[in-house]
Amino acid sequence: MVLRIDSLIHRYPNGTTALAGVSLAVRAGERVAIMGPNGAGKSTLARHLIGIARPTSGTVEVDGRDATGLGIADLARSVGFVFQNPDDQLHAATVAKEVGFGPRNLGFPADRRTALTTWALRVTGLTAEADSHPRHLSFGERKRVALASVLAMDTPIIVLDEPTTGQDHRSVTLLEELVGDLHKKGKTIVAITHDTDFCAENFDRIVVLAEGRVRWDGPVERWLEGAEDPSVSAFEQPQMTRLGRGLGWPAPVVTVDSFLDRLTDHAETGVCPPSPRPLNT
Ligand SMILES: Nc1ncnc2c1ncn2[C@@H]1O[C@H](COP(=O)(O)OP(=O)(O)OP(=O)(O)O)[C@@H](O)[C@H]1O
Repeated sequence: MVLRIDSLIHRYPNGTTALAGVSLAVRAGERVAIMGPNGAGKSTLARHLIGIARPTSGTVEVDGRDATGLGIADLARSVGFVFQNPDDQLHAATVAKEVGFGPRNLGFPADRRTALTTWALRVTGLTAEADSHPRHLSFGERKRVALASVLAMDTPIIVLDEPTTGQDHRSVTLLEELVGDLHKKGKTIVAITHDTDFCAENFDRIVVLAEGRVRWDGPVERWLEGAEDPSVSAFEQPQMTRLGRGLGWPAPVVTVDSFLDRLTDHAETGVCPPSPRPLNT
């Protein structure tokens, strides 16, 4: 297991219990989306992975090491964290310096630093902005700079906090391709997201947190089967799932590809899908 969280409780100094006993294990190479309503404890959980929050009780193991005994700099070798707000992360005078900071800080040799920085700028579509000041870029572009600066650190685990917020369609497509490429490279990707379409298309597993506890954990399709379960009904379902349900299909479809496969199956077998439900029901 690349992440192993056991009975994690986190209580803030003001007495708020943000995590009330979370246990979670993530295998290397998994793509896990963490969902949950506002205040569920998602960010607090993620902060434990990079050492900026420490357990009140329970354990957090990252990349085979007890995270509670490790400093932030040490954990940064294992986990790259892309903050929801890029302005919490960016500090350098140019995009290239920002992206090059992490690999330099980790002590990578010059040729590896250059290769990682060039790659990270390219895959985030920022090569042309290498000499720009991050402050002169749009919010969506600054978010991509923050992502590039984490990619350049080449960590085995990447945590993305609300990666699609404020991103246009082209940037979301780029992000989706990147998640696929990183997965092929064997990276573990954890995303905190409210975006069920992004989650359905790009993640294998969904963990739903509510009130500091894990309410659901498993494959996205299985989660959507329980349409009446409060852990599902609290979220807008993926577009393809809503469309399939509107057409009266009994089992949920999740992705565009699975929707098209289902249509093709109907066409080949000659079995018509059930009639669409009237729109006003
Ligand atoms: N620094 C803090 N001090 C006190 N309470 C906090 C602090 N940070 C978060 N909390 C509280 O802890 C609980 C969990 O917050 P957290 O930010 O982890 O939730 P979240 O699921 O990430 O929410 P959101 O989707 O709104 O970002 C909330 O009740 C929140 O008000």
